[in-house]
Amino acid sequence: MKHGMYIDGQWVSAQTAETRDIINPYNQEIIATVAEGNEEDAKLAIAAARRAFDQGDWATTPATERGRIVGEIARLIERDKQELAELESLDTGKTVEESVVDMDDIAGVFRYYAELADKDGGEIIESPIPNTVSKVVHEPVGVCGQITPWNYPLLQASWKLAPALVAGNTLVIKPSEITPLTTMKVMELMEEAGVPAGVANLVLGAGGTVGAVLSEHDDVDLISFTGGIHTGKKIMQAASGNVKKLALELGGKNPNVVFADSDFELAVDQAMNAVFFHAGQICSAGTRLIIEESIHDDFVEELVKRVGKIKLGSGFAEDTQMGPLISAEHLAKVEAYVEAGKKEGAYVAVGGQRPEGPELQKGFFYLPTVLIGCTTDMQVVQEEGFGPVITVEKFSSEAEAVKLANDSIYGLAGGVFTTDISKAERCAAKMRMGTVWINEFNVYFPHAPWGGFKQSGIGRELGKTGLEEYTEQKHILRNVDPQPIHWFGK
Ligand SMILES: NC(=O)c1ccc[n+]([C@@H]2O[C@H](COP(=O)([O-])OP(=O)(O)OC[C@H]3O[C@@H](n4cnc5c(N)ncnc54)[C@H](O)[C@@H]3O)[C@@H](O)[C@H]2O)c1
Ligand SMILES: C[N+](C)(C)CC=O
Repeated sequence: MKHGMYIDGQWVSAQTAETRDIINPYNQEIIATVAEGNEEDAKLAIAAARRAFDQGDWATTPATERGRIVGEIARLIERDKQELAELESLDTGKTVEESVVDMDDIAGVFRYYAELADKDGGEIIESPIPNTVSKVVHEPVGVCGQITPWNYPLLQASWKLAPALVAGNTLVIKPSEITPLTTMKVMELMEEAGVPAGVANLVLGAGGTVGAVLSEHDDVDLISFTGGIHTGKKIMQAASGNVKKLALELGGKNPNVVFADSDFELAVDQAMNAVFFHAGQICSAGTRLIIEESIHDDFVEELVKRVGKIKLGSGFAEDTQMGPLISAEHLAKVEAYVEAGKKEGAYVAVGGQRPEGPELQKGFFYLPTVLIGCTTDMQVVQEEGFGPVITVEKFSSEAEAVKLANDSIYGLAGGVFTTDISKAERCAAKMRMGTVWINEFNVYFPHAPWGGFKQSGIGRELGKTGLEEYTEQKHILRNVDPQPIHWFGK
């Protein structure tokens, strides 16, 4: 595998020749040493993408051909699925089983957009002006900057790469500096699939340097960012310099509302699925469990029993159910978050510390945790902890459940569990989130849009909207019988 950046069709080292070690969060071993770019590398990549857009022919290549190439990327991802999944698990610590599911999703995203590529021939609209023909077409935006996080490195990249390419844009992608490996590998596959030089560029390095240049540079027409709310706000400011188009996929503090009439077994099982995949490092994790008072104690008792049995370990071991957190820094953050919750009055029903056992001491592990006695005013209920931690609140009426669910600056996703479908639909209609699951949690697929209400973001990825984000609409009006009107005389 190549260890450099991919700029203008060439694999290159950083201008400074600097490198960065990539660490396995399970045992802190170095798994790769990759180029560490800086502002100059970012500018070179932007210049390559600008030239490819302005002087190359990707934007005018027939959409069918762009779709064919993107479909070929999907095929290559399927071919190398196991290698990619193992690389993702080495880099993030998540189980290989989860990474394989991610790779299937990723191939599905490239295939979905490949098939959508040539389905938009524009639209003729009825013109009110006599003797005119009016049409609306979609054109590429131009040079796209794409910045992705460490939790779902390739999945989040695929949501940006595939629509940008089929729409005829050129791009510069910057993966998280701590998990770049699968994005690097997919650039190799994109080269193999026939994406022309300069169309897709990869630059590696820190957010404050490389990411900041992508966000503020005048030659970047659109910035698409997935990551934390504080970084999102900085990017929004930086993007204002040349009024870039902006897409932000930010964090969440997602409620999971469980009514007393829900299927108990389903709701307990899904309350765990909602949070503990990838050690809770999921934007849409259902970390705010909101339970109807009458079943609260029984529900918590069963939940705590099961959470205490979750098996931690290497993502490569078949019996592992949960891997480590991403870094020592993030582990310390999750620990501090739980300690702050305890000080506010939350009670640790299970977990609440690092695990014991020699196998887990080299990794960044934290026990799956349930905090009970939580109320909506607590920091631990309002802040995104991004770890394997559930906070539990109680409610006693439908109106209160919805009020608690909406009591957040975020609005990414939420769930409601009940066997009363009318009640479920009423709640779903009132929950202020981009996605609401009924008797389900954490399901997403390429055909449905994904994104946040409130401070969870701006715009949508996936679905037809996820493609439109990478286009500009243009109205073209043609007069079929043009005549002088002599408004200003002859
Ligand atoms: N809404 C979604 O779909 C979604 C999906 C995945 C993750 N997330 C969110 O991502 C966050 C976790 O990811 P993270 O810790 O990598 O986020 P982060 O904001 O720290 O970093 C994300 C990316 O931004 C870059 N970056 C950092 N500072 C920058 C700056 N000043 N300018 C430009 N780029 C900069 C980083 O290098 C990285 O590539 C969580 O909040 C999670 O909820 C959201
Ligand atoms: C959007 N999703 C759920 C794939 C990853 C969020 O972190």
